[in-house]
Amino acid sequence: MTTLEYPKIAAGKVRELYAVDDEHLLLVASDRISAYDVVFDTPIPDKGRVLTAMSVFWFSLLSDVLPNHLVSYEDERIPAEVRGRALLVRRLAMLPLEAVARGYLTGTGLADYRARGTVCGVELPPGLTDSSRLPEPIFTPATKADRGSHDQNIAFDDVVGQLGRERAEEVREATLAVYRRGAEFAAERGILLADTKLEFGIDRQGNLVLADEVLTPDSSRYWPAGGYAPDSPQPSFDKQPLRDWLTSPASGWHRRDRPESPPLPEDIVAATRARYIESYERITGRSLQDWPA
Ligand SMILES: Nc1ncnc(-c2cnn(Cc3cccc(F)c3)c2)c1Cl
Repeated sequence: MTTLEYPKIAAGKVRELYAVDDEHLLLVASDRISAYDVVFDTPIPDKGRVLTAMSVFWFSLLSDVLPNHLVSYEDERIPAEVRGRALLVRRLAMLPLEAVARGYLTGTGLADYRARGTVCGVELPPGLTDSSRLPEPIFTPATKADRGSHDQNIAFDDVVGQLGRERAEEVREATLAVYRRGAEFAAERGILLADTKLEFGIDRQGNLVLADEVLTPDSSRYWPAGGYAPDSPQPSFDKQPLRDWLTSPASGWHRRDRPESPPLPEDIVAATRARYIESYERITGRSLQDWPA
Protein backbone atom coordinates (compact mmCIF):
# COMPACT_ATOMS: atom_id res chain seq x y z
CA MET A 1 0.00 0.00 0.00
CA THR A 2 1.03 3.62 -0.43
CA THR A 3 -0.59 6.46 1.49
CA LEU A 4 -2.17 7.50 -1.79
CA GLU A 5 -4.33 4.36 -1.62
CA TYR A 6 -5.74 5.36 1.78
CA PRO A 7 -8.42 8.07 1.70
CA LYS A 8 -7.06 11.31 3.16
CA ILE A 9 -9.55 12.48 5.80
CA ALA A 10 -7.72 15.50 7.25
CA ALA A 11 -4.71 17.68 6.55
CA GLY A 12 -2.93 20.11 8.85
CA LYS A 13 -0.14 22.55 7.95
CA VAL A 14 2.52 19.89 8.29
CA ARG A 15 0.55 16.64 8.80
CA GLU A 16 -1.97 14.40 7.07
CA LEU A 17 -4.48 11.88 8.36
CA TYR A 18 -5.62 8.86 6.34
CA ALA A 19 -8.32 6.24 6.92
CA VAL A 20 -6.87 2.70 6.98
CA ASP A 21 -10.06 0.89 7.96
CA ASP A 22 -13.11 1.43 10.19
CA GLU A 23 -11.00 1.16 13.33
CA HIS A 24 -7.63 2.60 12.30
CA LEU A 25 -6.12 5.79 10.96
CA LEU A 26 -2.65 6.66 9.69
CA LEU A 27 -1.22 9.86 11.18
CA VAL A 28 1.59 11.12 8.91
CA ALA A 29 4.09 13.85 9.89
CA SER A 30 5.70 15.59 6.91
CA ASP A 31 9.13 17.27 6.87
CA ARG A 32 7.44 20.61 6.29
CA ILE A 33 8.00 23.41 8.81
CA SER A 34 5.79 26.33 9.68
CA ALA A 35 6.77 29.63 11.36
CA TYR A 36 4.73 32.78 11.85
CA ASP A 37 1.77 30.89 10.30
CA VAL A 38 3.71 30.40 7.06
CA VAL A 39 4.41 26.88 5.77
CA PHE A 40 7.72 26.71 3.88
CA ASP A 41 8.27 24.72 0.71
CA THR A 42 11.80 23.74 1.72
CA PRO A 43 11.58 20.53 3.78
CA ILE A 44 13.56 19.95 6.99
CA PRO A 45 14.93 16.41 6.48
CA ASP A 46 14.01 14.04 9.35
CA LYS A 47 11.62 16.50 11.03
CA GLY A 48 8.69 14.11 10.52
CA ARG A 49 10.70 11.20 11.96
CA VAL A 50 11.75 13.25 15.01
CA LEU A 51 8.19 14.31 15.82
CA THR A 52 6.86 10.78 15.32
CA ALA A 53 9.59 9.18 17.42
CA MET A 54 9.03 11.83 20.11
CA SER A 55 5.29 11.08 20.33
CA VAL A 56 6.02 7.35 20.60
CA PHE A 57 8.49 8.01 23.42
CA TRP A 58 6.05 10.19 25.36
CA PHE A 59 3.14 7.76 24.83
CA SER A 60 5.21 5.08 26.50
CA LEU A 61 6.33 7.35 29.36
CA LEU A 62 2.72 8.40 29.94
CA SER A 63 1.12 4.96 29.70
CA ASP A 64 0.49 4.93 33.47
CA VAL A 65 -1.22 8.35 33.32
CA LEU A 66 -3.89 7.44 30.74
CA PRO A 67 -4.42 5.24 27.66
CA ASN A 68 -3.43 6.50 24.20
CA HIS A 69 -4.41 5.88 20.58
CA LEU A 70 -1.11 4.40 19.38
CA VAL A 71 -1.36 0.96 17.77
CA SER A 72 1.99 0.73 15.99
CA TYR A 73 4.79 2.58 14.25
CA GLU A 74 6.05 -0.52 12.36
CA ASP A 75 2.85 -2.23 11.20
CA GLU A 76 2.74 -3.59 7.63
CA ARG A 77 -0.24 -1.28 7.01
CA ILE A 78 2.21 1.65 7.26
CA PRO A 79 3.47 2.32 3.69
CA ALA A 80 7.26 2.20 3.21
CA GLU A 81 7.28 5.79 1.88
CA VAL A 82 6.21 7.17 5.29
CA ARG A 83 7.79 4.57 7.59
CA GLY A 84 9.31 6.28 10.62
CA ARG A 85 7.15 9.38 10.26
CA ALA A 86 3.72 7.76 10.48
CA LEU A 87 1.70 6.17 13.26
CA LEU A 88 -1.08 3.59 12.98
CA VAL A 89 -3.63 4.75 15.55
CA ARG A 90 -7.06 3.63 16.64
CA ARG A 91 -9.98 5.72 15.47
CA LEU A 92 -11.64 7.66 18.31
CA ALA A 93 -14.51 10.08 18.77
CA MET A 94 -12.38 13.23 19.10
CA LEU A 95 -13.28 15.92 21.61
CA PRO A 96 -13.75 19.28 19.80
CA LEU A 97 -11.19 21.00 22.01
CA GLU A 98 -7.53 22.01 22.16
CA ALA A 99 -6.49 20.93 25.65
CA VAL A 100 -3.66 23.30 26.55
CA ALA A 101 -1.56 23.35 29.72
CA ARG A 102 0.77 26.23 30.52
CA GLY A 103 3.62 26.34 33.02
CA TYR A 104 4.88 29.70 31.75
CA LEU A 105 3.18 32.84 30.52
CA THR A 106 3.63 33.57 26.81
CA GLY A 107 1.73 33.73 23.50
CA THR A 108 -2.03 34.16 23.79
CA GLY A 109 -1.80 33.43 27.53
CA LEU A 110 0.37 36.51 28.05
CA ALA A 111 -1.92 38.59 25.82
CA ASP A 112 -5.02 37.54 27.80
CA TYR A 113 -3.23 38.17 31.11
CA ARG A 114 -2.18 41.66 30.02
CA ALA A 115 -5.73 42.42 28.88
CA ARG A 116 -7.65 41.00 31.84
CA GLY A 117 -5.30 39.64 34.51
CA THR A 118 -6.70 36.18 33.80
CA VAL A 119 -6.19 33.40 31.24
CA CYS A 120 -9.28 31.39 30.29
CA GLY A 121 -10.92 32.79 33.41
CA VAL A 122 -8.08 31.58 35.65
CA GLU A 123 -6.94 34.31 38.07
CA LEU A 124 -3.17 34.88 38.09
CA PRO A 125 -1.08 36.95 40.54
CA PRO A 126 -0.20 40.53 39.52
CA GLY A 127 3.26 41.45 38.24
CA LEU A 128 3.80 38.55 35.85
CA THR A 129 5.66 39.28 32.62
CA ASP A 130 6.63 37.64 29.33
CA SER A 131 7.87 34.07 29.98
CA SER A 132 7.17 34.28 33.74
CA ARG A 133 6.94 30.84 35.33
CA LEU A 134 3.42 30.41 36.71
CA PRO A 135 2.93 29.54 40.39
CA GLU A 136 1.55 26.23 39.13
CA PRO A 137 0.59 24.89 35.67
CA ILE A 138 -2.86 25.95 34.45
CA PHE A 139 -5.39 24.40 32.07
CA THR A 140 -6.21 26.89 29.29
CA PRO A 141 -8.52 25.24 26.74
CA ALA A 142 -9.21 26.61 23.28
CA THR A 143 -11.56 25.98 20.42
CA LYS A 144 -10.25 24.03 17.45
CA ALA A 145 -10.05 26.77 14.85
CA ASP A 146 -10.56 26.08 11.15
CA ARG A 147 -7.48 26.19 8.92
CA GLY A 148 -6.07 29.68 8.60
CA SER A 149 -7.58 31.04 11.80
CA HIS A 150 -6.27 30.89 15.36
CA ASP A 151 -7.68 28.86 18.25
CA GLN A 152 -9.77 30.97 20.65
CA ASN A 153 -9.11 30.59 24.36
CA ILE A 154 -12.24 29.57 26.28
CA ALA A 155 -13.08 29.22 29.98
CA PHE A 156 -13.33 25.92 31.85
CA ASP A 157 -17.08 26.54 32.24
CA ASP A 158 -17.39 26.53 28.46
CA VAL A 159 -15.75 23.10 28.42
CA VAL A 160 -18.22 21.96 31.11
CA GLY A 161 -21.02 23.23 28.86
CA GLN A 162 -19.62 21.20 25.94
CA LEU A 163 -18.61 17.97 27.71
CA GLY A 164 -20.43 17.95 31.03
CA ARG A 165 -18.67 18.54 34.33
CA GLU A 166 -17.32 15.04 34.90
CA ARG A 167 -15.64 14.73 31.48
CA ALA A 168 -14.43 18.36 31.59
CA GLU A 169 -12.73 17.73 34.94
CA GLU A 170 -11.25 14.50 33.63
CA VAL A 171 -9.81 16.33 30.61
CA ARG A 172 -8.38 19.11 32.78
CA GLU A 173 -6.73 16.65 35.20
CA ALA A 174 -5.34 14.54 32.35
CA THR A 175 -3.95 17.58 30.53
CA LEU A 176 -2.23 18.89 33.67
CA ALA A 177 -0.89 15.42 34.55
CA VAL A 178 0.61 14.96 31.07
CA TYR A 179 2.13 18.45 31.16
CA ARG A 180 3.63 17.94 34.64
CA ARG A 181 5.17 14.60 33.69
CA GLY A 182 6.61 16.02 30.47
CA ALA A 183 7.83 19.26 32.04
CA GLU A 184 9.59 17.46 34.92
CA PHE A 185 11.25 14.96 32.60
CA ALA A 186 12.35 17.60 30.08
CA ALA A 187 13.64 20.02 32.75
CA GLU A 188 15.96 17.30 34.09
CA ARG A 189 17.42 17.23 30.57
CA GLY A 190 17.89 20.97 30.12
CA ILE A 191 14.70 21.74 28.20
CA LEU A 192 11.82 23.84 29.57
CA LEU A 193 8.37 22.79 28.36
CA ALA A 194 6.62 26.15 28.54
CA ASP A 195 3.24 24.81 27.39
CA THR A 196 1.67 22.03 25.36
CA LYS A 197 -1.48 21.37 23.33
CA LEU A 198 -3.13 17.95 23.58
CA GLU A 199 -6.04 16.34 21.79
CA PHE A 200 -8.24 13.67 23.34
CA GLY A 201 -10.75 11.17 22.00
CA ILE A 202 -13.26 8.77 23.52
CA ASP A 203 -13.14 5.07 22.73
CA ARG A 204 -16.12 2.70 22.35
CA GLN A 205 -15.95 1.88 26.07
CA GLY A 206 -16.25 5.61 26.89
CA ASN A 207 -12.65 5.94 28.10
CA LEU A 208 -10.71 9.18 27.67
CA VAL A 209 -7.77 8.44 25.34
CA LEU A 210 -4.74 10.61 24.57
CA ALA A 211 -4.62 11.12 20.77
CA ASP A 212 -2.85 13.14 18.07
CA GLU A 213 0.83 14.07 18.70
CA VAL A 214 2.09 14.44 22.27
CA LEU A 215 4.61 16.84 23.82
CA THR A 216 6.42 17.47 20.54
CA PRO A 217 8.21 20.74 19.62
CA ASP A 218 5.35 21.37 17.17
CA SER A 219 2.59 20.95 19.78
CA SER A 220 4.56 22.53 22.63
CA ARG A 221 6.98 25.38 23.33
CA TYR A 222 10.45 23.91 23.98
CA TRP A 223 12.86 26.45 25.50
CA PRO A 224 16.53 25.86 26.36
CA ALA A 225 16.69 25.86 30.18
CA GLY A 226 20.22 27.28 30.17
CA GLY A 227 19.38 30.72 28.92
CA TYR A 228 15.98 31.07 30.64
CA ALA A 229 15.34 34.70 31.67
CA PRO A 230 11.79 36.00 32.21
CA ASP A 231 10.75 39.48 31.06
CA SER A 232 11.41 38.78 27.39
CA PRO A 233 10.44 36.23 24.74
CA GLN A 234 12.45 33.01 25.06
CA PRO A 235 14.22 31.45 22.07
CA SER A 236 12.46 28.41 20.65
CA PHE A 237 14.73 25.40 21.04
CA ASP A 238 13.89 24.14 17.56
CA LYS A 239 12.69 27.09 15.48
CA GLN A 240 14.86 29.99 16.60
CA PRO A 241 17.46 29.66 13.77
CA LEU A 242 14.58 29.81 11.26
CA ARG A 243 12.85 32.70 13.05
CA ASP A 244 16.07 34.71 13.35
CA TRP A 245 16.85 34.28 9.65
CA LEU A 246 13.25 35.08 8.64
CA THR A 247 13.21 38.32 10.62
CA SER A 248 16.70 39.34 9.43
CA PRO A 249 17.27 41.41 6.26
CA ALA A 250 18.95 38.33 4.75
CA SER A 251 15.60 36.67 4.06
CA GLY A 252 13.92 39.61 2.37
CA TRP A 253 10.72 38.37 4.09
CA HIS A 254 8.43 40.77 5.92
CA ARG A 255 6.03 39.35 8.47
CA ARG A 256 3.43 42.07 8.11
CA ASP A 257 2.72 41.76 4.40
CA ARG A 258 3.45 38.01 4.59
CA PRO A 259 4.26 37.38 0.94
CA GLU A 260 4.75 33.84 -0.30
CA SER A 261 7.36 32.03 1.79
CA PRO A 262 11.02 32.31 0.68
CA PRO A 263 13.12 29.19 0.00
CA LEU A 264 15.28 28.33 3.04
CA PRO A 265 19.09 28.50 2.78
CA GLU A 266 20.79 25.17 3.37
CA ASP A 267 22.57 26.38 6.52
CA ILE A 268 19.21 27.29 8.08
CA VAL A 269 17.80 23.90 7.04
CA ALA A 270 20.83 22.14 8.55
CA ALA A 271 20.70 24.14 11.81
CA THR A 272 16.97 23.50 12.16
CA ARG A 273 17.34 19.78 11.43
CA ALA A 274 20.11 19.60 14.05
CA ARG A 275 17.88 21.32 16.66
CA TYR A 276 15.03 18.87 16.10
CA ILE A 277 17.35 15.88 16.34
CA GLU A 278 19.03 17.34 19.45
CA SER A 279 15.66 17.87 21.16
CA TYR A 280 14.77 14.21 20.51
CA GLU A 281 18.13 12.78 21.58
CA ARG A 282 18.37 14.95 24.71
CA ILE A 283 14.85 14.15 25.86
CA THR A 284 14.83 10.42 25.10
CA GLY A 285 18.54 9.57 25.53
CA ARG A 286 18.17 7.63 22.27
CA SER A 287 19.81 8.16 18.89
CA LEU A 288 17.54 9.06 15.98
CA GLN A 289 19.64 6.64 13.90
CA ASP A 290 17.98 3.82 15.86
CA TRP A 291 14.53 4.99 14.72
CA PRO A 292 13.05 3.42 11.56
CA ALA A 293 13.46 5.33 8.30
N1 LIG B 1 -7.01 8.71 16.83
C1 LIG B 1 -7.84 9.59 16.15
N2 LIG B 1 -9.11 9.24 15.90
C2 LIG B 1 -9.93 10.07 15.22
N3 LIG B 1 -9.52 11.27 14.76
C3 LIG B 1 -8.25 11.70 14.99
C4 LIG B 1 -7.89 13.05 14.48
C5 LIG B 1 -8.70 13.82 13.65
N4 LIG B 1 -8.06 14.99 13.39
N5 LIG B 1 -6.90 14.98 14.07
C6 LIG B 1 -5.93 16.10 14.03
C7 LIG B 1 -5.02 15.83 12.85
C8 LIG B 1 -3.93 15.04 13.04
C9 LIG B 1 -3.07 14.81 11.96
C10 LIG B 1 -3.29 15.35 10.73
C11 LIG B 1 -4.41 16.11 10.57
F1 LIG B 1 -4.64 16.61 9.38
C12 LIG B 1 -5.29 16.37 11.62
C13 LIG B 1 -6.76 13.81 14.73
C14 LIG B 1 -7.37 10.85 15.69
CL1 LIG B 1 -5.72 11.31 16.01
